[in-house]
Amino acid sequence: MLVALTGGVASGKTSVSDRLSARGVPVVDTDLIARQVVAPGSPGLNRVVEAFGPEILDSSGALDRRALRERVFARPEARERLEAILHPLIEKEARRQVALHREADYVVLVVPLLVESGLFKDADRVVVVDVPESVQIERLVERDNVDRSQAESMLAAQATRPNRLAAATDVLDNSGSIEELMEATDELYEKLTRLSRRPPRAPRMP
Ligand SMILES: CC(C)(COP(=O)(O)OP(=O)(O)OC[C@H]1O[C@@H](n2cnc3c(N)ncnc32)[C@H](O)[C@@H]1O)[C@@H](O)C(=O)NCCC(=O)NCCS
Ligand SMILES: Nc1ncnc2c1ncn2[C@@H]1O[C@H](COP(=O)(O)OP(=O)(O)OP(=O)(O)O)[C@@H](O)[C@H]1O
Repeated sequence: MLVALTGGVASGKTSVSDRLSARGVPVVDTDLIARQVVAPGSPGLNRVVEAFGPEILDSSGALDRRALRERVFARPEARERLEAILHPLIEKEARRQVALHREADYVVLVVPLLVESGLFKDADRVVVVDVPESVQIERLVERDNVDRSQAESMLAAQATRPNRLAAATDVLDNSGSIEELMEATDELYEKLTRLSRRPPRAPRMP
């Protein structure tokens, strides 16, 4: 079973996926893959440099993520250009990593842009971590030390809360404490384990 986990920026996806991972669930994270596909010397990084110029590299030749982030969230056409390069690479690598866990009852695939990108429409379940936008902005500003207007432009580049909720089969409310989120995640774990358990093999006929 393929379980997609999504939510807006700073909604709490990593907090949920870390908990599931600690309980032994295989987790594949497309934010991590988005970094792997632009590692120094990779074909992905070469294509990004062709599109955006060498100014988006730092002095060591690695991607300057902050510089690219400022560009893509300021200009929708730049974001679309970056996505057109990276999304096919991310999808291919994510599917490869998911396939490595074929023995598991289920795999959790963290996809921040599930609703926006139309990727992984074949997921069996869609778990949405849900918070009001004001809480997302507060947590984003605090965690990443970005200014409010940058936080707002990131949210503006993403699906609206109702659109994301419309895609959900399961919703984790993260407007309360982290302890409450962990409890809700444990309940989700039990539910997914139950839903995914394979029926026992039929006994062999004599
Ligand atoms: C713009 C980049 C360089 C910024 O890097 P940075 O290290 O600052 O952020 P990071 O990659 O950790 O992403 C943080 C969050 O930003 C949001 N975000 C990232 N890319 C996008 C996008 N294209 N549109 C809307 N939101 C986005 C997501 O909520 C994500 O979880 C990077 O996010 C990127 O390469 N984005 C394009 C690839 C992509 O779409 N990634 C999302 C995985 S499907
Ligand atoms: N219930 C909560 N109460 C207070 N802080 C929280 C809560 N849940 C998460 N946080 C904090 O909010 C921030 C965002 O959480 P997290 O990193 O899990 O979100 P994310 O959805 O993975 O973010 P991103 O979209 O950037 O990958 C983190 O600093 C986290 O510690």
